[in-house]
Amino acid sequence: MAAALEFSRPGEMDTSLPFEDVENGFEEGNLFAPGSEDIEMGMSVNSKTALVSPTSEEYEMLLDTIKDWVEEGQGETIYEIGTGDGGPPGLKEEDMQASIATLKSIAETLNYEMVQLRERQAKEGLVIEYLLRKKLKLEDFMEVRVAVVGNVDAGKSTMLGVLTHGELDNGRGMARQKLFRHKHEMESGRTSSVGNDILGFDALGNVVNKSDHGHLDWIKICEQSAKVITFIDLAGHEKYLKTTVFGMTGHVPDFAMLMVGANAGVIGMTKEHLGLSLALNVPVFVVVTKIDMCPPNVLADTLKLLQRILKSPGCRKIPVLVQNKDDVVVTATNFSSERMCPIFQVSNVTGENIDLLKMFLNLLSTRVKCNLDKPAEFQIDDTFSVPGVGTVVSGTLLQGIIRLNDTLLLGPDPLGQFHPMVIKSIHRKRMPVKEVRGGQTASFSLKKIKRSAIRKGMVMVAPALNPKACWEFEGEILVLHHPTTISVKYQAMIHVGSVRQTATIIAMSTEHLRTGDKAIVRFRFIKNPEYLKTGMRMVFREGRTKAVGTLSKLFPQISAVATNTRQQRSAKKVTEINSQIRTVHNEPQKPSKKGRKPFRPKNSTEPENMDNAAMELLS
Ligand SMILES: Nc1nc2c(ncn2[C@@H]2O[C@H](COP(=O)(O)OP(=O)(O)OP(=O)(O)O)[C@@H](O)[C@H]2O)c(=O)[nH]1
Repeated sequence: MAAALEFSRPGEMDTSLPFEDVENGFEEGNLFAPGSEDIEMGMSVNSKTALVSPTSEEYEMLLDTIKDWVEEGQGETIYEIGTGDGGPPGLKEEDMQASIATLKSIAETLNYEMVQLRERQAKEGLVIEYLLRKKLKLEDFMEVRVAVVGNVDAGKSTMLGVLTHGELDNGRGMARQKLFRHKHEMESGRTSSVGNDILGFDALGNVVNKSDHGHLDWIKICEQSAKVITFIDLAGHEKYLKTTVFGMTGHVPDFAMLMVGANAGVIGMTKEHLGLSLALNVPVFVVVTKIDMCPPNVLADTLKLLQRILKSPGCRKIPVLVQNKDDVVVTATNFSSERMCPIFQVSNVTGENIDLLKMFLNLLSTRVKCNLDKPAEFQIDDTFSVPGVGTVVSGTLLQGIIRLNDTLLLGPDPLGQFHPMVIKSIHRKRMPVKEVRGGQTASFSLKKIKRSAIRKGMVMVAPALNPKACWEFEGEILVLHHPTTISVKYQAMIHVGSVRQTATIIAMSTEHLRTGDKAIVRFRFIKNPEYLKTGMRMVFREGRTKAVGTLSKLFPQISAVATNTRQQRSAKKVTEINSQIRTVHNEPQKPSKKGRKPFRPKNSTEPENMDNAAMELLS
């Protein structure tokens, strides 16, 4: 049985919580409206009676405004009828019917699907919220990425099996069997690889996944979907933390779903994963599983502890227990404010509250701005050798558009150079498409290049970006934990975007760093130069040592585009020689002399709250 404690109730939040600080603040009646659309002729699209009987000019204005909102929402928006300027919320029955008719007519004109989400009685009558979702072309769909984190046995793989295959679990691992990819996972029942699973929703919000003898046809799901949720299933065990961190940095998740077993509670890696999400600025929602087998007092304790951690000065979250469809609408539409943390209580065995979780997922929108007019920038997170096809790279398009036959620059290679590459085929979720837009994941098959020549962390970018690779960069970092002191020459693994490489500290703004210290640190990669951008969040870890931070300065190489085959041949030679040297001596590269000079910190731009949050949780 789901438990209810003294959590914030969505309906109470506008009075009892400090929402004025919250970005995109929760404000009843104005959930998605950008808010400055007052227009001439005395009519405002924010008026609660705007839809009752608009003139033809007003109708056109409304149509344009709603179209803009849908574009801003990357294909969908929520319209709340009965709130806005012009008095307390609520419309009389007659006005409500007239408004619904106007909205339906606008939706039909714009080819949107319109679904009622919730209805409530307000001071002056009814308030109804509708989801307006663009009907997309057959091969097109919105994409939201959700990283699934939590301690071992919290029920991550099981939950994904239940969500994507539509069949409940037996409590003994039946549902998760469908998801395991590697043999050793099947045997041990542990997830070690970063796995992807998809859940499709049609324009009306119905789940389209249909399991055929345990197999899901991804192409069919994508064809029938208006929105596809990609779950990035990350390992729960501490020994796979490297993979988990890579999943959180390299796969660009929009949200993190933190799974907690009701019986076991907040144990093991739970806090570590929560801290990681906070450090990387990924909004988190919590799913408490196994409520079917948990005594009510234990469940209550787990929820109490969760509430305490989430509300702590480190996290500064507003935990909200989601208990009905109204709660789902309010939490989903205000979630990207990043302060609200919805908590679901589910059972994968009885199916309790799974429908609420599905409804919530259907309402989530991507956080990645697509920046379609910027030059394309594609971050590679995996490579494959496909028989008959050749080398395939997969990853996320961070900005711009990539179309078939576009020429992009692939790199950096070990010499920091980028090589022209023509896009001959594009797949989204295994479906062949003609283009991919910013914010979407995709894979490309590449001609005449060996898989071994491509590393995770490489990029494919439009030539207009004039890409440069860096051996060295500066980061403003905070040490979350270190047993002793960190000094120059210290080495650890850097995770930034899909780059995962050991780097050496070659200079610091202070002599030594201990737990809790902040500093500007200059790093040098030991193996390859990388393509980086300032402002990226980074994680720096080695054993129990952890630091987080932001890239503040890059030291790019000068010439980056390979122009002739001789250069390419010499690049290969240098790599071979380097790798031989490393195999023999197994020694890290020495930092350059230039890099060892002490240097002064500049004005800090460290995002304090994120780091403090992570600090509290991880130290
Ligand atoms: N009774 C009950 N059992 C569940 C529920 N969810 C998961 N289980 C069981 O819990 C066990 C662990 O579930 P998994 O899905 O493997 O856990 P995990 O979090 O993916 O674990 P890792 O992959 O090792 O990180 C399995 O035996 C599941 O059948 C639930 O809601 N109720």
